[in-house]
Amino acid sequence: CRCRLSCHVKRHYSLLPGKFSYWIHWLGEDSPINSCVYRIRNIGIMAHIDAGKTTTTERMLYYAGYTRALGDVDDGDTVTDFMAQERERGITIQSAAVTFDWKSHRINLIDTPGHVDFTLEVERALRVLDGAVAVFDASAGVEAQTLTVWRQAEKHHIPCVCFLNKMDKPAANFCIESIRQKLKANPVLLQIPVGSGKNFTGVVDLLTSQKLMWKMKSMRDDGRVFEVKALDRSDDPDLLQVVSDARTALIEQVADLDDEFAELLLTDFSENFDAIPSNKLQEAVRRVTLARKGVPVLCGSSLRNKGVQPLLDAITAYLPAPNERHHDVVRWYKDDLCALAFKVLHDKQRGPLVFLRIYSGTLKPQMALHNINRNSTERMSRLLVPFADQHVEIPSMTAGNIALTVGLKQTVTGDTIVSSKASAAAAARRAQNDSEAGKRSRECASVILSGVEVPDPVFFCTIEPPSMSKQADLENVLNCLQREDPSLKVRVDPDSGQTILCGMGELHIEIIHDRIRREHGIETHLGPLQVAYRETILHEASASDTLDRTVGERRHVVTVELAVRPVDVASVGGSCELAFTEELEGQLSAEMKEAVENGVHSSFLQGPLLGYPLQSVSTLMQRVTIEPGTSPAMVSACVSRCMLKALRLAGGQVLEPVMSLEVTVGDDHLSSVLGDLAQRRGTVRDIQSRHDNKVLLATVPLAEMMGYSTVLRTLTSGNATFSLELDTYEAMNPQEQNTLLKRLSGLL
Ligand SMILES: Nc1nc2c(ncn2[C@@H]2O[C@H](COP(=O)(O)OP(=O)(O)OP(=O)(O)O)[C@@H](O)[C@H]2O)c(=O)[nH]1
Repeated sequence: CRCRLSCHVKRHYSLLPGKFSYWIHWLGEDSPINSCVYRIRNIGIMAHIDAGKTTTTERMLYYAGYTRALGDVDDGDTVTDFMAQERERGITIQSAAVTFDWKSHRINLIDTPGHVDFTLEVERALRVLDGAVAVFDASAGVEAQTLTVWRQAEKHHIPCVCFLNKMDKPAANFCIESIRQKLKANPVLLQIPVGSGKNFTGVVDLLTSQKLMWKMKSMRDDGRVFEVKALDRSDDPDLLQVVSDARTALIEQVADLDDEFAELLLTDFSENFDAIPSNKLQEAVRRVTLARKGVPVLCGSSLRNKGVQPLLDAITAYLPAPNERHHDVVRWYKDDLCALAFKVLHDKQRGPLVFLRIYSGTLKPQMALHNINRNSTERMSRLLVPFADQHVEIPSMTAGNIALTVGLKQTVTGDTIVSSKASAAAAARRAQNDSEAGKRSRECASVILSGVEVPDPVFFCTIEPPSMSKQADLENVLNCLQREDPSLKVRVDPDSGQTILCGMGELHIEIIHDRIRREHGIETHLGPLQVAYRETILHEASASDTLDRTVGERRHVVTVELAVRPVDVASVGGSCELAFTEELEGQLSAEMKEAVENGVHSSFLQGPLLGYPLQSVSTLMQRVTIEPGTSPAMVSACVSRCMLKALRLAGGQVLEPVMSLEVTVGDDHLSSVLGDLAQRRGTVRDIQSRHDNKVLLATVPLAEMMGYSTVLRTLTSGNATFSLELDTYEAMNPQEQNTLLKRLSGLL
């Protein structure tokens, strides 16, 4: 290791009385908190629900020596699923960052949730990670959520390693084809399983031709010790043949993908490809993985404690170090601090805890930090290394690491943190001086790391405190929860004054409700769950309006003429547009133009039919005449009133969210699931076979999906799983729209 380790600490298991931090012991070279950057791996684990991410993480922590006993999801005692609801439900809700060391590498690992309601958690994690492990249930192959997270990883150009878990299941199969076809990835097979189902006992490493065998002596065997032995003639001839073929295929595949390896093969090993040293093959696989030309594939069974150590080796061998990833913005900061806040948690004693990914510079406790997004400076008190729900206090942290900070009260997820306003300005200057960057982006946005895109919530409901005296407490709690979870939106209904919770799904809102009760001790009442509809218009329409009002001594007079028309969703991606005639553009002062824009945009937020946000509407401002002395607020008010007139004339259309649904169900229950779906206005797109199961792909309006998990469980005696994801917004037919309008206005 060439770089100097700035500090070494070790967690001691006795807690300081009255304080949260652990005693810190300065040690020698063996426990680096600030590893040199090329030994760091910032890794996420992603997969479909129940593929075994949490079980795999637990095994990793155990083999790395960070836990002394194996946690079990089914017993609810895992390290990473530490929230009460996670332990009870056996699912991962919040991604927990875990830091541990493996063979002198520092691994910062984020265990991410598989349920689609928490997709944003995955997105947040991916934004700050350098590599990912995709865990598959080998008996199910590529499932819906894997596809979603895979696409997310592609978006962030994240190199991946695949782990085919659950090889001990009778139906387990080596789903390489499914990875190739469904994920459109190029699997690079690095291992061959030895035995299958119950008889799965180990793997053959194709790089070294070594057999790694877990000879479990009892059910309690933790798999820490396994036998490594070169394959020889005494081995099963069928296995020898399979390994030989697979190794040749691997060498050929890697040579196709990596020119350097191909050249080496053709020059030094042209006589015998097989004699290529395993380290040369490994280096080539690494280059292929980093270039995202191929994905290494390994297999094992986390629950049965087989195959996890080679997966850890693969993480260090093939996934990139932070300095091997290109982050455009970071170079403007040189050695100054630049970090991204990617998660906020609220701790009752310590206040907000902010997870930061450090891209450049060094972070130290008590530092004043500048938040570019909020244009504010605040002081951080402590600096910690996250170890699930336990944290180790440290004196400094360098680029490439993930840190947990205490004391940042204004920072929210997605903010860029730097050392001072001056360093942000220096970075902006450097960005501007660079001619190429100048072309790309001339504003200070170029020195801000991009955060995560927050999808629009599809469900909402009212939330009420038990009494008015608790309203302020509830508002405070909701503020904290929103900082933690940007996919949760809270607003106040302007008509009723009620507080509205908007979320990504039924489970999301249920969990929020539960957390308010458990973690903050407020018993709230939730109104019925409602669907977040949208509105659009059917025809073109024009309107004009004049506002003439005297307030006190002052007379405000404004006249507005405008036109609205529906636009093709494809051309504007569903958003609304505003344009001014050329003549008007020249006439309006900047202040009055802003007033007009405010008036139009507030109308876009509340459609004329039911008050839902508008989509795919274009507005053209044709005339605005303003008498001297008229205030901008009056201009906005007149524009909004005129917009409402025009929108009403243009005929309203309600758009409903339509979800894509994937149900995996046994043959015997397929017909009842199909029958139920027909009653929910569902459209079946495809029915595929997956082993003994059928996979039903359909689209269905979200409004019909309330309580679906309970109904599906009853229909199939618990033998089905489903995932639901927003597909599009579609126009309702006139009859359904009328029924909805009547229901929502209380006439039904
Ligand atoms: N047979 C078998 N079962 C496994 C294996 N790994 C995990 N499981 C079981 O699969 C179920 C789901 O495991 P988890 O580790 O919670 O999966 P997860 O992907 O973290 O699930 P979420 O957090 O809910 O997304 C549990 O009942 C595990 O015991 C395996 O290798 N073999």
